[in-house]
Order: sequence, then C-alpha cells, then structure tokens
Amino acid sequence: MRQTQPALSCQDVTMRFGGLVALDSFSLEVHPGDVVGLLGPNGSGKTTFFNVVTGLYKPAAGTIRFGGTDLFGKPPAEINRAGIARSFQRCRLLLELSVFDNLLIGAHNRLNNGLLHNLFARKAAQHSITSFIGAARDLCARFNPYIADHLFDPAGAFNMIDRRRIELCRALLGEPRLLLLDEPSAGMTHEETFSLMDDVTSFQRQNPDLSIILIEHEMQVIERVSQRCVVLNFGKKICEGSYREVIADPQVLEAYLGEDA
Ligand SMILES: Nc1ncnc2c1ncn2[C@@H]1O[C@H](COP(=O)(O)OP(=O)(O)OP(=O)(O)O)[C@@H](O)[C@H]1O
Repeated sequence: MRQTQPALSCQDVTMRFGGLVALDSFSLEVHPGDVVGLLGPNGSGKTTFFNVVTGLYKPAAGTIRFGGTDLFGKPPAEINRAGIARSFQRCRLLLELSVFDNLLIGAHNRLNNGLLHNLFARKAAQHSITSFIGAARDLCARFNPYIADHLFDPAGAFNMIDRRRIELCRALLGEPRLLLLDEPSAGMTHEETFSLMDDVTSFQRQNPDLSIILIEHEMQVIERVSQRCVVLNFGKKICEGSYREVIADPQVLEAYLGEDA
C-alpha cells in the first residue's frame, strides 16, 4: 500500500471534440518519483490527456488535483506555476535566439514584473536577470554540462538531440514536480533517444520527488525508463501495470495489432 499522497490525481476525466470522445472517464494517479509510460495506438487520447492536464483543453467532466490543489479548468500559466511542465512532440525553440533567451522566455511566467517595474526598479530588474543567469547555468549543468557551456549560443546551432535537451532544461527550470514528456524520440535515432532519456533519468535521481509521465511509441524507451505503464484506446484506459504486464495483455495486443490474442 502506497504511503505517499499522489502528486497528480485525475478521476473520470472526459474530453469531447463535438461527437468524438477523446478521453472517456479516464483516471490516473501519479505519486512523487513515479515514471509512468502512457501508451496507446495513434489517436487514442494520449496528447489530449497532456493538453487537459496542462490546461490547454477544458474537459467536459472529471476532477484533476495536483498536490491536493484542484486544477480543473485552471489556465495553463497557473497550472505551470503549480508545478507541472511539459515538452512537445515538435521542437518549439526560437532558433535564432540563444539558449539563454529561450530559457528566459520559458520563465516569463515567473520573471515578468511588468514594464513599470522594469523601467523604474532598474536594480531589482538587473538583480533578477543576474540570478536567473546563475539558475539557468546551474540547471543546465545538472541536466547536461554541454548546454551550460554553450548558454549564449543560438539554439539553431545545436543538433536535434541538444535542441531537445534545451527544451527539457526550459521545462525543468521552473522546478516542476511533474514533467510531461510527449514523444521525446520524435525525429531522433534510438541512440540519441536513449542518451536523452539517460539525462532525464540522471536528473530525476538528483530530484527523486520529480514525477514523469512519458508518451512514447518506442517501446524500448518505455521499457528502459518507466516503472508503470497505462494504456489508452479510444480514450479509455484498457490496461495498467508493469511494462511486462501490459505488453502481454490481450486487450493491449488487440488494440495495437487489431487481432485477438
Ligand atoms: N483539437 C482537436 N480537435 C478535434 N479533435 C481532436 C483535437 N485534438 C485531438 N483530437 C482528436 O482526439 C483523438 C485523440 O487525439 P490525440 O492527439 O490525443 O491522440 P494520441 O494518442 O496522442 O495520438 P498520437 O499517438 O498519434 O499522437 C483523435 O481522434 C484526434 O483526432
């Protein structure tokens, strides 16, 4: 029996797009330090779940609590401040800007004190930027020292795996307690994906209360990093258990292969 309170507790979450039920009474609990693999065939509702949890979509029904706080229907900025960060399938860096500028844009939620403050409280504004540079360098060094050593290089000068690293640093800079990773392998080789996930795992070892939900089609990645897997099909949870359990489950085989196991 688990002693810890769940970090994230979603109960009976339903999301509809017109007549399409993208999430159908979906429930999921994630405890501090959990790494959960979220699986399912294309269109099964995985990204929709991330969009609901991060406030991009407002579900029709259900409850979403994080660290005991009700997040249902709250705006994305508030959810991010509460400690939930995410990555996206496609690279969302501004490539002509430096790594540092990209990190700064990600921290807008916390650093923006308003134009008047920045114009008239120059010392305070300068101090907050200086301490942000220190925090950014420190975070990047803990995630992958190469990024910290190239903090002021343009993001476009990095290869795909390092761009993903920069995006993850941006997500982690706010010290989230829950990180949602949407297909980190997209556009990368096996080796690159494993290397990226090694950085994530090593970062999590330094921050053992960080919970992670990982959407990933590469089953080897899921097997390597997740302690528990949840499988969606047509918006419904069809299976939950260890990687070994879910890949042997007849309903999961049927969902993926379209045949009876
Ligand atoms: N904004 C939207 N408007 C209308 N339908 C949507 C929208 N977003 C998602 N859907 C539909 O909801 C269903 C679930 O989509 P979702 O992107 O969550 O699936 P997924 O499991 O993440 O798929 P994939 O593995 O291909 O990324 C799909 O049928 C999709 O077409």
